[in-house]
Formats: sequence, structure tokens, C-alpha cells
Amino acid sequence: MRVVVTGRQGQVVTSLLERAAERAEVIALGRPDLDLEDEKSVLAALESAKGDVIVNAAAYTAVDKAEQEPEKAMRVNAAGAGFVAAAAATLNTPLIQLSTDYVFDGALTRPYLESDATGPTGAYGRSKLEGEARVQQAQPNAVILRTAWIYSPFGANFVRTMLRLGASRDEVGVVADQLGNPTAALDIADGVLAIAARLRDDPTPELRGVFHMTGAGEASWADFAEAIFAAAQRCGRKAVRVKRITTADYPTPAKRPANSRLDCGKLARLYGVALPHWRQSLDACVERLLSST
Ligand SMILES: NC(=O)C1=CN([C@@H]2O[C@H](COP(=O)(O)OP(=O)(O)OC[C@H]3O[C@@H](n4cnc5c(N)ncnc54)[C@H](OP(=O)(O)O)[C@@H]3O)[C@@H](O)[C@H]2O)C=CC1
Ligand SMILES: Cc1cn([C@H]2C[C@H](O)[C@@H](COP(=O)(O)OP(=O)(O)O[C@H]3O[C@@H](C)C(=O)[C@@H](O)[C@H]3O)O2)c(=O)[nH]c1=O
Ligand SMILES: [Mg+2]
Repeated sequence: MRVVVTGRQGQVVTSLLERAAERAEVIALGRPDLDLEDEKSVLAALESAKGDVIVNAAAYTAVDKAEQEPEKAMRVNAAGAGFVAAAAATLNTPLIQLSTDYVFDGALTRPYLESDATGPTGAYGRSKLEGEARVQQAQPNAVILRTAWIYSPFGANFVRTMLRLGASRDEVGVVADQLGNPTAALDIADGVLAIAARLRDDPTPELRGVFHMTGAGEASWADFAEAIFAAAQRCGRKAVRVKRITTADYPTPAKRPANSRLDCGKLARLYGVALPHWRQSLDACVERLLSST
């Protein structure tokens, strides 16, 4: 199977390249060859790459910065996703579009289902939700895969931020009133490759549409930080305390959902895909990061 993915250095792209092994050939397309802000480059690059399945993993992911440049976030995450979907339709190739828990407002007190109403609270979430709509319009042969709180040994993510802050402090204040599902990018790669193989071979309509896919288990950002520092201590780093604070104590330009836990039951039922518990994958990630420094 030939899987063509947008972006070159992102967490999910890098993980797909690493996890492909014998299962798939992964071809990563990034700027300047494929620029989501340039429709012609998207079609030309995807056409020459000739994938069995296309994965749109490139995105504008700077949640706070998006509040200052919402038009740019829209161009990349909404219009750009639409260009990828239109190209996928033209090339008659199934598409997997990565999306986010930040499409929800976080007011529910249970994990979100695919059928729950969306209501993004920030510019990033709005741009990703519009991207979902553009994909569904242009390419019905698509899976919109909403995931969350991605971490990995690669790129920018909360685990690397905490390890950096912890190196120079004894205590870090982290919000304890936002709940979600930490998800390892390497686990996402395994899930995406399984879904891609099925999409290529199985035309069943029920396999298309919106699906939630996160690591098993839930956490607040403070719980997640505590687990990161515990894992780091097992690797020989000094102890770092987490001060459990509230969202009001940690003002940010973008408002984030208080509860963005995703119910992943639909993916388990229809695809038989369920990701490992975040704690299990976190230990492997921290060990890998700290043994290489
Ligand atoms: N990070 C997270 O916590 C979450 C992310 N998601 C979604 O999952 C997907 C993957 O996220 P993740 O791997 O963390 O993302 P990263 O931020 O790690 O990487 C984003 C990638 O997008 C590329 N990119 C940005 N703008 C453009 C553009 N105009 N044209 C082409 N490529 C571009 C970047 O390229 P370059 O390397 O050249 O900068 C980079 O490779 C995204 O769709 C994201 O919205 C969903 C939930 C959580
Ligand atoms: C660095 C830091 C953050 N925080 C808080 C701020 C915020 O509420 C929460 C997470 O902060 P971050 O900015 O790392 O995470 P954020 O950029 O909001 O992460 C999101 O990225 C996008 C791309 C997604 O799609 C989401 O699923 C989610 O992963 O932790 C603290 O409380 N203390 C700290 O020291
Ligand atoms: Mg961030």
C-alpha cells in the first residue's frame, strides 16, 4: 500500500514514516512542493505521488497564534483541506483527514460522540471544523479522524514543553480543569495505517465519515504533566512538582474546552481499531527523549 501524506516534519507525518515498515510505503509531501495555501501545488504533488490513500496531516497547529492570524489558519486548515479533498476526488483516491477535539466547546460532562454538536471556542478549532466541512463536500470517500493532545519524540508538543520547563524549575503550574485524551503520534500512525488499508479495500459506506481516535484513558493537563515528570524521574531526572492551577490562573489568547474527551467506540466497532492507554505510550516516549540527550 502506498500512503501519501501532507507535511514533512510534523509529529504524525514523522510517526507514519517510522511506523510504515513492511506494511506500507509512506511518501511525505511538504512545502515548497505541496503548499496547502497553493491549490495548484496540492493537485500537482498529489497527482505525481500516486497514492492508494491520501492522508492530510499538515495543518496550522499554533492554537494561540491562530487568534492573531485567523485568516491564515483558515487558508491552511479549511481551504487547504478542501484542496486536498478536491484533488483526492479528482484522483479517485480515498482520503483520511486529521481533525481535532477543539471542534467542541467542552460544555458536556461526558466524552463527546461523533454525533454531538460542535462549537469551537477558538480560531484554530473553527478552521479545523470548516476543514471537515470542505472535505465532506469535496470527497465523500473520506474518513475525518478527530484526535487530541498529540505527543511524540518529534516536533513541538506538551511532553517536550514540560521536560524543558522541568529542567530549570522545581515546580510547574499546570491547569487541572481541562480534561482530554493524551494521544501518542506513533499510536495514531498505527491507527491511520490500519484505517488506510481498510479504506482502500472495503467500499462499505459506513466506514466513511467522522470517527474519534485517541489514546485510551483520560487526563487533565495537570495529570498529564505529573505523569511526564514521574516518567522523567524514573529516567534519572530530578523531581518536579506540579502545582494544580485553574484555567483562570493561566490566561491564554485562545479559549480551550474544559472537557474535550472523545468517545472512540465507533472506531472500535466499525474498524476494530483502539489505541493503547496514554500512560503506556507516554513512558516509551519519555524514555526515548531522555535517553537521546
Ligand atoms: N498537535 C496536536 O495536539 C493535535 C493535532 N491534530 C491534528 O493532527 C494533524 C497532525 O498534527 P501534528 O502532526 O501534531 O502537526 P505538527 O504541528 O507537528 O505539524 C504540522 C505539519 O503541517 C505542515 N504545514 C503547515 N502549514 C503547511 C502548508 N501551508 N503547506 C504544507 N504543509 C504545511 C508543517 O510543515 P513544516 O514541517 O514544513 O513546518 C508540519 O509538517 C493536524 O491536522 C492537526 O490539526 C489534532 C488533534 C491534536
Ligand atoms: C506550557 C503550559 C501550558 N499550560 C496549559 C495551557 C493549556 O490550557 C494546556 C495545554 O497547552 P498547550 O499549548 O501545550 O496545548 P495546546 O496547544 O492547546 O494543544 C492542542 O493543540 C492542538 C493542535 C490540538 O488539536 C489539541 O488537541 C491540543 O493538543 O496547558 C499550563 O497550565 N502550564 C504550562 O506551563
Ligand atoms: Mg500549543
